Amino acid sequence: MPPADSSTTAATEARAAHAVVLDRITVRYGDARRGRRGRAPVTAVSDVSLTLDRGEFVVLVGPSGCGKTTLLRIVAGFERPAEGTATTHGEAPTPGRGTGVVFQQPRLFPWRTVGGNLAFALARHGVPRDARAARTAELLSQVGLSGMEHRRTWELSGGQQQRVAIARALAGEPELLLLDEPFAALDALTREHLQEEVRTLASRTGTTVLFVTHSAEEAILLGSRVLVMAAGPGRIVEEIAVPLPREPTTDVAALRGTAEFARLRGELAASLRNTATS
Ligand SMILES: Nc1ncnc2c1ncn2[C@@H]1O[C@H](COP(=O)(O)OP(=O)(O)OP(=O)(O)O)[C@@H](O)[C@H]1O
Repeated sequence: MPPADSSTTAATEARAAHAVVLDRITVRYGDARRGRRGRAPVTAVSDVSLTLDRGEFVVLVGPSGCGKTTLLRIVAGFERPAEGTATTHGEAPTPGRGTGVVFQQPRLFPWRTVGGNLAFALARHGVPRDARAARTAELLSQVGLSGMEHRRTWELSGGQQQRVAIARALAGEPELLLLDEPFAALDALTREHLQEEVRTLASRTGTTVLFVTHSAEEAILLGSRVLVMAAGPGRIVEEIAVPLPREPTTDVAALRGTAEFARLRGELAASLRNTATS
């Protein structure tokens, strides 16, 4: 076997040290030639590079169509880039392996109970049958739904259903959690509660999170770092560090009332306005 190229080895090791590395990613939808229906391909994102350290909570924010979901799908392994490379924990992203995903809609199986939905996910992750009930109870407790195993999913409120979807994403004990506008369809109060819970959960478990939203308020509350994207084609145009406290014991609700929070939210809102008009 030829000796490994030391520069390649160093690059591989550097990628493995990070939770996510996107290196000069370009994604196109549609045929590279003009399609049969005469439509030109769409360049959804162009030349995007992004690194997430382990345990970071990074938020992607930007106008509709700027490629937020596309980047998340690349990191999840649902999509392959036309150019550039993507790795999660040093490997090509593979759906399900070490990564949990939560979408805007909970997408639960309506014919299964809450516990049945979680047991199905646990089985998929290889958890033995006799360990599933205890693990289900643990997951439900993590998302504030203790004792709800036997409820039907359609008996739950939208917020409760989304909590089950989060519990399901945690079933495989993922090192990386990807959330695509998970609270967009919820009422304001439920949304605030879930924001606070997800933030606390992430700081308690040390899970790396990539979170997509349209909301400046949500981005600043949740992210340790916020990346602002622009469209045409999708790209990252600004990065805002959020130096707010992130201990598991932090009173997240109280953070919303601080001057520092208001300042950061104002800075991000201004950046989003500039992005929309540039
Ligand atoms: N399957 C697809 N086929 C063709 N074009 C697509 C496809 N998915 C996304 N696009 C296009 O790629 C671009 C980026 O879309 P994407 O959904 O990633 O944006 P987004 O920032 O998540 O938008 P939103 O905030 O509205 O959800 C858009 O121009 C969109 O129309």
